Amino acid sequence: MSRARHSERPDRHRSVRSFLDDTDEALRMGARPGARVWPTGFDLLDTTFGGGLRSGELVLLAGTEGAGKTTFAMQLMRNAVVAGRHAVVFSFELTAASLIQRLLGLEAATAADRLDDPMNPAADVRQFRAVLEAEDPDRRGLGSAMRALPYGVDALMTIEAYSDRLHIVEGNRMTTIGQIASTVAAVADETGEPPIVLVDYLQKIPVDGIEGTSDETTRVTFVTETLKELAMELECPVVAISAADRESLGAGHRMRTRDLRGSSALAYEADIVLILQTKENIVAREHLTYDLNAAKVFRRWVVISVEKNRFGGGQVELEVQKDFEHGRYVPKARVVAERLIEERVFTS
Ligand SMILES: Nc1ncnc2c1ncn2[C@@H]1O[C@H](COP(=O)(O)OP(=O)(O)OP(=O)(O)O)[C@@H](O)[C@H]1O
Repeated sequence: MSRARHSERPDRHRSVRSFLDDTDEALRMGARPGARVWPTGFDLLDTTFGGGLRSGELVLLAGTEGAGKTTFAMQLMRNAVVAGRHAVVFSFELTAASLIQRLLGLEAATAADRLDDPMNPAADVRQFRAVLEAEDPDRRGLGSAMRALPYGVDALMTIEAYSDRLHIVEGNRMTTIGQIASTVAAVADETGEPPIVLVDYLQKIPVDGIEGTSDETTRVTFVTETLKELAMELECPVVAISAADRESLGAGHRMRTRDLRGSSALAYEADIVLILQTKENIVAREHLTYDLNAAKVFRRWVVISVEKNRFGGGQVELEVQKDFEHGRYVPKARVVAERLIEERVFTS
């Protein structure tokens, strides 16, 4: 299935001369001529990606159920908007309200990190949810409601500062790939710059108008190709969460790019593939045998495997600590020191 067949936009022809002229002009004007970079906000990941994610890139984010794909992806979007960028989130899984409750938890925890006062822990997502869902007998509004929670006001103020730059679309059966492209184009037009885009998750994007749409491979191939096309045309990075093929995830199995559900196009089209798995499930047995406490510690960490990195070195295994109560990972990543099960299979 060719991309051109699905694209209503004409091909963009470009001579090398015009590219060199544009680069020359940008350099003379003091602008950055290359692709824009969106830092992920996770230091070691940014080092791995040469500064962050780039315009035109399709990033696939996969992982076992509940490993924290949405949490991680939302944190990437949040880090982008904190850095002054725009982001558009298409959420087919969670409502905008739940995503915002998680962001409040994240911001409260971030504010608490700055003070580093163990006697005064930040309010968690559940507490924010309880307050936001309760009726306010005095009708004093959001600011007053947030004052009831530790670091609630800090969290609200931080979110307010980037609230205009973060756009959330609750996906449904009408949110086709065409709709996604027009929304992203509209945001780019309104704001004058391409946003980073998150789709949670790829297999949920409805497809109509092509033959054989009942077949998952056809659908996933079409969606993946079109997302890559969108990233290139609108010059933004697109992060797409991908579901795993449940049957291939037996006990003791380490999830790989080939286990993504639906199509080989996923691995082929993606520039970056990240797989998230709880460390306890993929660390080699020798690290669990002699230390009874080890499993408990590893359960709190998630390994981010960079399975594919088209423009840089691959073969990187990083780990981040879960703080799901606050809707986040602790932002400091580190390199995995232990041996993990199975060898890497997919390389770029
Ligand atoms: N308020 C909370 N407190 C503690 N843990 C939570 C809270 N909300 C969600 N979690 C847990 O955080 C984990 C990460 O959630 P997240 O939605 O990021 O996972 P996911 O990998 O996208 O999940 P799924 O496979 O279900 O789509 C899940 O295991 C979930 O059970």
